[in-house]
Amino acid sequence: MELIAETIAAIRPLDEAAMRAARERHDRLTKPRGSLGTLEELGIRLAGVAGVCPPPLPSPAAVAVFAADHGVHAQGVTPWPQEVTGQMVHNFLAGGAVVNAFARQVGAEVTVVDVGVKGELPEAPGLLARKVAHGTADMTQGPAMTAAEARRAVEVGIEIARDLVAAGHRCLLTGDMGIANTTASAALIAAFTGRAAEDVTGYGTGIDDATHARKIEVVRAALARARTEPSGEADAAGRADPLTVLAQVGGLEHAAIAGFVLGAAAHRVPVVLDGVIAGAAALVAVALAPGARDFCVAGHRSAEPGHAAALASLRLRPLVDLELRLGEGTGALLALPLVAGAVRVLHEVATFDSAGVADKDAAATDPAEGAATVPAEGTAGGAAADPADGSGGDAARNRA
Ligand SMILES: Cc1cc2ncn([C@H]3O[C@H](COP(=O)(O)O)[C@@H](O)[C@H]3O)c2cc1C
Ligand SMILES: O=C(O)c1cccnc1
Repeated sequence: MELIAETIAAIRPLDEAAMRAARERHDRLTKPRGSLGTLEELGIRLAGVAGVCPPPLPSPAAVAVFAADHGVHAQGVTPWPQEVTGQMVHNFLAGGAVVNAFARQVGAEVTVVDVGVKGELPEAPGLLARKVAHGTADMTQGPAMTAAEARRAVEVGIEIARDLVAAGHRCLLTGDMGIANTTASAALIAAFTGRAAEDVTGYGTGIDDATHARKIEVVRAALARARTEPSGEADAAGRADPLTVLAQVGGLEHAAIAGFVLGAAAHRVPVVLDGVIAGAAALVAVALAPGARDFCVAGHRSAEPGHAAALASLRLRPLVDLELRLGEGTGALLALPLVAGAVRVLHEVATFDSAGVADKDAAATDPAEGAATVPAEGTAGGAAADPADGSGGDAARNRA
């Protein structure tokens, strides 16, 4: 079987027994039940990811920064020259970018992957040269990628995830670098969520209102053009093949990140998503393999409006919301200590029994719902059925 199909086939549901054990353990720890809010659901879901309770700490962690260029840059969607993509790759390798500073702060390793930077990058220690093409073509004029390029870039992401897990990493984080990639992200998000271009197209790294209006028109034009193309093998519901949509309006780094998410899920390692680029890529991954969603942790919500739309569609609640609009993996890295905290609680916090702390009345009542007695298990549901690790305020989580 070829790699993409094999990877999708290897993605299995969350382990219900491990999640049940984590839920029960949470209820015995020396804290009021539910007091860690959505971090409890996250810890439970990570037990389901690993298939064991407590799940492993997300350490060592690695952020993979996938870099690529975009033909749509020619449409004037950003004031930054395209060369900045390759220049930032060198900055990453020299340790001088924000992603490097944040990675040092949280003890994560930075891996830099050239999946589609335009032009030749000089060889440099640490650079993984996996160039599939010299950037994409302008998506307003024709497909951004050929089907073969899109598939190959997805495979690159799968291979990087596999290699990082084989090297011992227990948590993967997504990163990106590609001038103009918020335009391709908006197009992907519109295509996968059905939202209008103006609702999902933002200011990227920072543009004036006239450029923003043009960017919306560019996204609209690309989507209209893509609709006139054959949509690949549609599924039973008539939805276009995700890889075809990806090739039409996506980027090589989106493709690689989609593969990275699939690879992490297949290896049962959590993947912390960064911003709007990762959100767009995760939509591709989840359209290919719905079960991949449960292995994703939304690190943060960026300032890009399309990111909120992507997260809503993925039913993922972001851990951090700091109005970041940078990418590179920065938001995912800032969230890593929260992921670690969610897991560490399950390892280290004493139980009422072991610490000799008196539990309150065993007949728990739910203040939110009056006097209903809520059984300890089976209330929070599987994470798959749960709207994210707590995006909804379901009463089960608030049980007393
Ligand atoms: C110096 C610099 C460093 C960056 N690091 C990440 N991005 C981010 O900005 C780009 C997307 O924004 P847009 O679609 O508006 O071009 C991507 O490269 C993304 O990683 C950067 C952008 C710049 C200019
Ligand atoms: O959401 C992001 O990650 C983002 C936003 C603007 C520019 N680059 C990335």
